[in-house]
Amino acid sequence: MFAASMRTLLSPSLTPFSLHLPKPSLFSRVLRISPYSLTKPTSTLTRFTTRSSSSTRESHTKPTSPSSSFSSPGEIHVVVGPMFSGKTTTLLRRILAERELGKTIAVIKSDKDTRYCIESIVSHDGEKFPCWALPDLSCFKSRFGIDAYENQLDVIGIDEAQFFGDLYEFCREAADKEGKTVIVAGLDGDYLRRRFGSVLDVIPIADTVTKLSSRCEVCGKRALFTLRKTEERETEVIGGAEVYMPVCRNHYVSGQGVLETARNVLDSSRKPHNVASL
Ligand SMILES: Nc1ncnc2c1ncn2[C@@H]1O[C@H](COP(=O)(O)OP(=O)(O)O)[C@@H](O)[C@H]1O
Ligand SMILES: Cc1cn([C@H]2C[C@H](O)[C@@H](COP(=O)(O)O)O2)c(=O)[nH]c1=O
Ligand SMILES: [Zn+2]
Repeated sequence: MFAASMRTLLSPSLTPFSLHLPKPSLFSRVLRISPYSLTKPTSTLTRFTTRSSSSTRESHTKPTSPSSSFSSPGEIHVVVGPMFSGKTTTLLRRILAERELGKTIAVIKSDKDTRYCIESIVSHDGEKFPCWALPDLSCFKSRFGIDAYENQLDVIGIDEAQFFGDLYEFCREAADKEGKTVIVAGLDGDYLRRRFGSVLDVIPIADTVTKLSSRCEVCGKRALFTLRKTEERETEVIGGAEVYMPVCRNHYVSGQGVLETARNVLDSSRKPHNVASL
């Protein structure tokens, strides 16, 4: 009966609140100010590293390569928020801005994220960019090529940063010692609003921190949290809108209460009856 691995607890018929509100137009502010078309065909890009060919903007490029001289210090920028808040979109926009300035860029995501295409980061709106899908960040340098990493690479984007256990060490080394600009996008909290992975650990060493919000799927207000609609209790469950929804504080509290009760009911109905206690 409970065989389905990802059973949705919060279906329209069960929900304590209506899920039938029209989906608000989200992040229009973020998307409208974008100076780029994020639909730029990725076929014009090499898979892993890209540098803008715009010679007029080369003058904005760092005068020396990042590792040949550390006269140019590195930077760390952190973008957090709940699911559907525009983290990937923002990462893409910032990465493309760096490329337009003539920087050489590379994007990494966790190979745990098997949604969509494994070799691209993909936003919930379908915008794509080629990336390295890696099990951890420590293997990036050797996979990329030590020489290319040290002498050519300026900017590193990291998506789904909550899945990288070695995030702090990687960012610190890249910015402090190797002069890289690192842009980190990830969930600050999991579905229970607990810190997720090492994302928050990077804040003390970051230049900037941006917390994005989404729109509550129930009432349309600002959403800061991610509600999981299914019965799973593990911290890591890969999924999109079929599993998660962005919600405001009120609807997180009411929704999470109902969902936790439903999870408990499911758990207890699965336990074998303890005859001794009857
Ligand atoms: N509940 C939702 N279900 C599906 N897509 C959504 C939902 N809410 C917002 N979106 C879309 O997701 C886009 C943001 O996607 P993305 O940048 O991938 O966010 P994040 O990386 O923070 O999850 C928004 O511009 C919006 O169009
Ligand atoms: C809240 C929460 C999320 N996840 C997973 C679900 C998705 O695969 C990613 C987040 O993707 P997005 O780019 O931010 O939309 O993380 C999880 O494993 N556990 C959670 O609690
Ligand atoms: Zn709400």
